[in-house]
Amino acid sequence: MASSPYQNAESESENKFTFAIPNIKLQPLTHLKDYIPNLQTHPSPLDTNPFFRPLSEFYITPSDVILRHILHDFTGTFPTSGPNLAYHRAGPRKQIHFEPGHVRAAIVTCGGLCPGMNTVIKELVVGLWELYGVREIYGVRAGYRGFYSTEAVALNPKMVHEWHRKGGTVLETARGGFDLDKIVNAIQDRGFNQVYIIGGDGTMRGMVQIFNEIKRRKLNIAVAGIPKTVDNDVGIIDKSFGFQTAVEMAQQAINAAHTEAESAVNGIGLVKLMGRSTGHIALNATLSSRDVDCCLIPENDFYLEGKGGLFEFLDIRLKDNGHAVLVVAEGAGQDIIPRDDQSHVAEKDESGNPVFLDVGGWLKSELKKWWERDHPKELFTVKYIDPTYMIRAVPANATDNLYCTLLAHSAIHGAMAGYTGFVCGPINGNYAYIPVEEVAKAKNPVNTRDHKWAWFRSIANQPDFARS
Ligand SMILES: Nc1ncnc2c1ncn2[C@@H]1O[C@H](COP(=O)(O)OP(=O)(O)OP(=O)(O)O)[C@@H](O)[C@H]1O
Ligand SMILES: O=P(O)(O)OC[C@H]1O[C@](O)(CO)[C@@H](O)[C@@H]1O
Ligand SMILES: [Mg+2]
Repeated sequence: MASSPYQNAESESENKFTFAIPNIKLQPLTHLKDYIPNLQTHPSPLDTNPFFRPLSEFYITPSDVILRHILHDFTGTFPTSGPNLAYHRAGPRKQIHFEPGHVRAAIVTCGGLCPGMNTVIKELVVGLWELYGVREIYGVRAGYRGFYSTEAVALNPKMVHEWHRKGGTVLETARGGFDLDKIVNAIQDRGFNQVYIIGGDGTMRGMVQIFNEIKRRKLNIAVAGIPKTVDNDVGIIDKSFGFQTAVEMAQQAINAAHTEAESAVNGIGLVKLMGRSTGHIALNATLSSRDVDCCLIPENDFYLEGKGGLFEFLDIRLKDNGHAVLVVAEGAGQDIIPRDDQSHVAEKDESGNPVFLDVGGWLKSELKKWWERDHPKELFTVKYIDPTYMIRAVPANATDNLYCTLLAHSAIHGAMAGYTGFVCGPINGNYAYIPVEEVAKAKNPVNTRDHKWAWFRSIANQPDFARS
């Protein structure tokens, strides 16, 4: 008989596995029974659902895990730092914790918009209703503050039927308004026992506090996070929903910039794309378009004047091609844009995120000044396109819509089973439950040392802006 890679495979708790495979560390997954003793379990209603008729392998067991790193070097030199992390696999469990008739679920959306938010909400409602027979599902309006400042709206499959076709979030979203006591008191007072939180890195930091406070009060409430960020700046997961849709939308702006630039004498098409601290949208849109000559991202500092600078590069491009297309992520160049007296101290939004100076507007004016100074007799045009909200305020494309459904189902299965304090998301293509503390800390910068960035630079011949 083949020996199992796991010991204690019949153990009650998902966290007690001792891995016989060396150098793998299983990340914890909190269950409500970890802090509330003697909780009941119930057979999953999927057992008797005529559409599912699950076979035994249908259900996920505590020994099903997903490895964080799939790249290995047989000599043992890669991955280099520490053990390989394993996460519990998302999906339906044979025994669940919540009786569907006793569930009161709340769904909230926080932070900026992202294509697919409405699909996640819709699929949470439909999934809870159809898969598990839950009938009390509520939408919390306008982000975290909505828990304590407005009445939640009762939702059902009929109401949300068309929501996946709409951009934005029908529940409304907001920044700021995080008041831990008020939020947890409201969750308790309104009798919610499952809370689904859809949001980005800031939202996940708030969720950590909510989860810890619920645990401290020993409440029978499951908290599940669904990562949302158009910037793709949440770490660990493969990528965030809506990101691909945004990259696709950005192509329209780049195409327009290219046409404008090509149709002018010494034309520059300049496109500013979202990306607070990461340049994923800018880089992916650039790579897919193939019409971009230069891509500026927050992870790679740049400068304008002198040898190896942006102006020198564009000078050569305009001489060679007669036009150039420049894509810039909104978080790029913030250190080199001069601040006037009023904006000396960086402005913050309601959540405490820095509000950026307009790198696109600044670049446009600097480009014009440079050309007038160095080539005063020659024609020159900069066409600046800022499609900021157009790339995120759209419905999700087909791939993202499917992704949103799988995320929603993963969250439902986890919460119904009694797990809490987790965020669900794909790791190497498989859906996992990741501790929210880990997600709240994880960043996802563009790796400027990898193949993708080098590939782009080799096509565009863009300088690395490293001053020699
Ligand atoms: N450290 C924190 N602790 C508690 N709450 C926080 C924290 N950081 C942010 N929040 C709250 O989380 C919510 C969303 O945060 P934020 O506006 O930063 O958006 P986000 O979730 O990062 O999404 P995105 O970046 O995609 O717009 C806000 O209500 C904010 O007050
Ligand atoms: O103007 P808002 O809605 O506050 O959001 C703008 C920010 O939100 C994001 O779309 C997501 O964080 C960023 O790319 C952008 O800087
Ligand atoms: Mg954020």
